[in-house]
Amino acid sequence: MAAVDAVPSAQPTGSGPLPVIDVGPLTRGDADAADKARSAAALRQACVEWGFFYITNHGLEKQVPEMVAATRALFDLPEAEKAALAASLSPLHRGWTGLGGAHNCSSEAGPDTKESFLLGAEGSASPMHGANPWPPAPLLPGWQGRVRAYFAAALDLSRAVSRGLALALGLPESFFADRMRDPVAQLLLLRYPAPPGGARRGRGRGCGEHTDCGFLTILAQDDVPGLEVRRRRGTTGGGAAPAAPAACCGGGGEDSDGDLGEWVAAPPLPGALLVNLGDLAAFWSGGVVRSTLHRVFIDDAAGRARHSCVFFCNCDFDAEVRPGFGAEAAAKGASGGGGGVSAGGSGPAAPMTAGKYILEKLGIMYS
Ligand SMILES: O=C(O)CCC(=O)C(=O)O
Ligand SMILES: [Fe+2]
Repeated sequence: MAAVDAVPSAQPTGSGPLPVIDVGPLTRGDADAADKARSAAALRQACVEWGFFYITNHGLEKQVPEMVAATRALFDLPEAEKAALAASLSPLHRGWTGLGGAHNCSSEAGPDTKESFLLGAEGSASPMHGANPWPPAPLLPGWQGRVRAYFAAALDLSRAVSRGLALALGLPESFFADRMRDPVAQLLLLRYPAPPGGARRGRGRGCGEHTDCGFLTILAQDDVPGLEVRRRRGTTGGGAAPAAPAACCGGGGEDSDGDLGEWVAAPPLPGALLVNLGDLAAFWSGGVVRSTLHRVFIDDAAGRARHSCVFFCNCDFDAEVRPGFGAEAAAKGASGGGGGVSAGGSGPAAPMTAGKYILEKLGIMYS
C-alpha cells in the first residue's frame, strides 16, 4: 500500500457556515408555490454567494447511510478482488483505482491520497454512457441493487434541485430538468485513508483543490470531516464568465478572477447532503452562479478513513449550453433579480453542448 502524504497546510480559517437549504418543497409534488419560491430564493443566494451548500429534507435520508456502508464494504474487499474491477480495464475508466493511482485533481499539488470507484450512466445514449464493472454478487450481496437505486434517487434529486435553480434564475421551471433526461451522470465512491503518525504530524491531503467540471454535484459523506470550501470575497454574483472550457477541472476553474477568500470547513451535518455547482453551470449562467474551489484534508486527529459518495449530475450529452441561457432565457426576460443571468455572457458564443464542454474540461479530445 502506498504511504499517505502528510502535507502541512493552513487550517481552514473561515467560520462558515455554508448555507443550509430545505429542499422539501422542491422534491414534493404537492408543495405550494410560495414554499417553492422560498426554497428557490434561498438557492439563488447560495449559488451566487457560495456555489456550495447543504440541503435538508431531500428524501434520501434512508439511502445515504446505506450508500456510505456500501462504499465502505467495497473498499474493504481484498486487493485482488478490487484489482479485477480496475478502471484501467474499462474504456470509460469506470471501476477501481487504488492508492497512488488516483486521478489528481490539481496539477501542482502532487497526487491525491484516495482510493476510488467510478460508476456512470449505462446504455448507449452518448460516448460517455456505457457498461459498469459491478462487484460479483457473491462478494457483496445486494450491492448492485442498492447502488443502482441510489444512482436513480440522486438523479431525481438533482432534477428537483435543478427545478429550484431554474426558478431561482427566472427560467422556466423545467429548463434544466428537460436537459437531464438521460444525463452523463457519474457516481464516484471514495475512501481517504487516515494519515499515519498521530495527531501532530500535520494534515493529510486527500484531494487537491479543484472545481468540479460538470453541472451539479451531490455529495454524501460519512462522519469523518475533511472537506473544505474556498469562500469568495465578492457576494453579489456576476463573477467572471469563462468564454470556453479550459482543459482540466484544476485549480483555476471558474474561480480565477482574483476574489478568493479563506477556506472554510464543510463538515458532515447529520441528515444533510452537500450540493455544489460545477464549471458547466458557471459557464452556462454567464458567471452568475459559482463553481467553487474545494479540497479534502484528513485530519490526523480523526484517526479513521473518510468515505464519500459523489454524484456528478451533468446534463444530457447533446444539451445545448449557451452562456446566459440563450434565447429561451431572453424570451422570458430571465434575470431573477439582482445579479442578472445575462451578466457577462450572452454575446455570440460558439455553439457548445454539455458533453463537449465536459470532455474538453477533462482534456479528452472530441470531434
Ligand atoms: O470527497 C469529497 O468530499 C470531495 C470529493 C470531490 O470533490 C470530488 O471528487 O470532486
Ligand atoms: Fe469535487
